[in-house]
Amino acid sequence: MGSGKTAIGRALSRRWDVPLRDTDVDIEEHAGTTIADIFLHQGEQAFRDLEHQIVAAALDEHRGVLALGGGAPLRSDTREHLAQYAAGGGTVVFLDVSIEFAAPRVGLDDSRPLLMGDPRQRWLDIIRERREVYEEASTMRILTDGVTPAEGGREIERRMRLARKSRAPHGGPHSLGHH
Ligand SMILES: Nc1ncnc2c1ncn2[C@@H]1O[C@H](COP(=O)(O)OP(=O)(O)OP(=O)(O)O)[C@@H](O)[C@H]1O
Ligand SMILES: O=C(O)C1=C[C@@H](O)[C@@H](O)[C@H](O)C1
Ligand SMILES: [Mg+2]
Repeated sequence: MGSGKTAIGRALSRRWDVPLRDTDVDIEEHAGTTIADIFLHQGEQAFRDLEHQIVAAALDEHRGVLALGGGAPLRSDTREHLAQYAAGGGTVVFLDVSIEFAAPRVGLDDSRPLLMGDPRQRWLDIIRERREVYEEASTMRILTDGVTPAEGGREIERRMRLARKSRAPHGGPHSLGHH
């Protein structure tokens, strides 16, 4: 939360001129209400079940940049789906951020259901619980502390080029040898 999924996703989709899809937005459109409202009236489990369906559809259909909700990789079937995508050459980015930078971005107010109570402590607990899952599910980690969304986007692109070069070091079909 506050790592810049939406902001960096937007920067990258502009840079590459491809569509951006955000599963949090898909969920709210599908449900016709806010995520906070779904948590409040139906509970987290109902939210996670809906999120799972929405994320699966987006991973199957979407061609472009996809921003996933922060809790999406908690589902093992979603992690398998991401692993298949990565095995096919897809890039899955873990946007990391420390509390000092995340706090002013998200405001740490009461509008985020999972941060209710003591937002700062909840944020720290959540990232501690999830760090391993995020690292496992991703093909690259980008620290966004002090980095603008445009810079974050450029860094992702640079790392994708490096990863491609190391997969096809002799000018194979995936190399960017024409640059
Ligand atoms: N790299 C950045 N530098 C400065 N501000 C940023 C950066 N990334 C995002 N922001 C700002 O912080 C806020 C939260 O960012 P964003 O919505 O991209 O986070 P998110 O990871 O999508 O969070 P969520 O879990 O709510 O979906 C926005 O107001 C955004 O403009
Ligand atoms: O980290 C989480 O579990 C969440 C992150 C947001 O993107 C939303 O999907 C929702 O607020 C839950
Ligand atoms: Mg977002």
